[in-house]
Amino acid sequence: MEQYVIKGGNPLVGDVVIGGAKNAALGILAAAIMADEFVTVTNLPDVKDVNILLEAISETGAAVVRDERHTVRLNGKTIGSCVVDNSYVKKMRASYYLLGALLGKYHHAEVALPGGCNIGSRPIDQHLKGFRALGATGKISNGMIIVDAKKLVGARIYFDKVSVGATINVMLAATLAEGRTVLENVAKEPHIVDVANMLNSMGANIKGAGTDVIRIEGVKKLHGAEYSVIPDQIEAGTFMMAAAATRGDITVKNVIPKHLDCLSSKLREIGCEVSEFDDAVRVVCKERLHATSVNTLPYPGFPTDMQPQMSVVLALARGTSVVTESIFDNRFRYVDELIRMGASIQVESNIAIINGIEQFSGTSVTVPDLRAGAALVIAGLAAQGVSVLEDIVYIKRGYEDFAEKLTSLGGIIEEVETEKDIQRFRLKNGTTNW
Ligand SMILES: CC(=O)N[C@H]1[C@@H](OP(=O)(O)OP(=O)(O)OC[C@H]2O[C@@H](n3ccc(=O)[nH]c3=O)[C@H](O)[C@@H]2O)O[C@H](CO)[C@@H](O)[C@@H]1O
Ligand SMILES: C=C(OP(=O)(O)O)C(=O)O
Repeated sequence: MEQYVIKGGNPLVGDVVIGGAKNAALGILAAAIMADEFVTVTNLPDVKDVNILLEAISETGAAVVRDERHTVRLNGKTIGSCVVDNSYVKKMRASYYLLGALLGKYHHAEVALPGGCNIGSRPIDQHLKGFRALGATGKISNGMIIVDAKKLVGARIYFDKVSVGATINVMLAATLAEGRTVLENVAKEPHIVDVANMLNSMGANIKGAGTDVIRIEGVKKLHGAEYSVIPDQIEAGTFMMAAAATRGDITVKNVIPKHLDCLSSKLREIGCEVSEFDDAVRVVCKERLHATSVNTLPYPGFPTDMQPQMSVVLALARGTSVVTESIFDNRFRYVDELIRMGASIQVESNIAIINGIEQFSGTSVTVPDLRAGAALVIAGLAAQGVSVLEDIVYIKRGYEDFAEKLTSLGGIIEEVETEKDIQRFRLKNGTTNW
């Protein structure tokens, strides 16, 4: 079983280059197969979710050519099947973007019910509501989501809930529908804008992405394009929090600082120095930080995908912080693990009351999901002594070369498989305590 073993206590210092955004890339890859010509996607992160989606795309018969680690060429001309059902796809969330893409192009799709991080109930009613409004039928049968339409006709759709997934999925389908679609109460995350820009580069006519209302004039077909995925806001934010938690000094490069505004201002608020450059952000933390309150909200609010990492920072700050999780109903599963490292946190429903402690102490913990895993890595790097993280496979869903990047910043972290490897790490790093 893959594990991380970490010796904490070193401030992380240096530069780190951020990759393409996983959650944008997933929508973009689905969009790419809507053309019958080659589409080249660059700045693609080499992470598990992306690789699984590419496998699923190959299953449809689409051409998938991975020229380089971060570039893929896709061609939807050879698609022969609109059924996507493999065991991997069921473990990820964004496989459901193939519903919108295939429904838009072929008026039919069958995709296994998605999985993704276990962070609460994750219904897909808004996706189905949108598809139905465009004229499709939608049902769930034997673990598959099946959508079907004679034709798709543009419609006015008001989402009952702000949903990243539903916004992207319905936007994909509406791109090739007849006439005008107006999507209201949509998500505004940077990856929504990126998927819309990508579709427009393929000949779509989408306006308003990044605002509350998206207007789509359906087009008959899409064409080939070359598109570079935006930098990953969450990967960047994770390294910003790593600087704060370890009292380090990290320059996070290849980012869009605007996308990080709410993280930068929260970090300033608790005592970090944050400087912004054209495509970089530097976070310096010289002393113990102080408490604050955080409430997760849709963009431009504080991202739920940064809540665990921020909570780790606050668990070491002076005073009592209040963290409210407003997007998902079960996103504090990492708290028990953090308490094993010495944190003082009480969770009541969707609120965590965090009493900051001076330092974590290393121990063995289990990763419950992707961002919680990143947060526990940060905790391990800030802790005194050695931590062992189990189930790091979740972390690999969304972080490329995570251990290598942290090592380049002075972190002591290794990926290991056996107890023997852990003993070797402990000998090498002169650690005997847990
Ligand atoms: C692959 C991907 O991009 N995942 C991201 C995406 O997930 P995902 O797209 O699943 O998240 P949504 O924005 O759809 O979910 C937001 C809220 O809406 C609810 N909801 C959603 C759809 C629906 O049909 N009905 C409904 O009630 C969800 O249960 C949740 O409470 O956005 C989340 C919120 O920023 C992030 O945490 C995830 O990292
Ligand atoms: C929750 C996440 O992913 P998913 O929606 O795929 O589970 C995430 O990226 O933090």
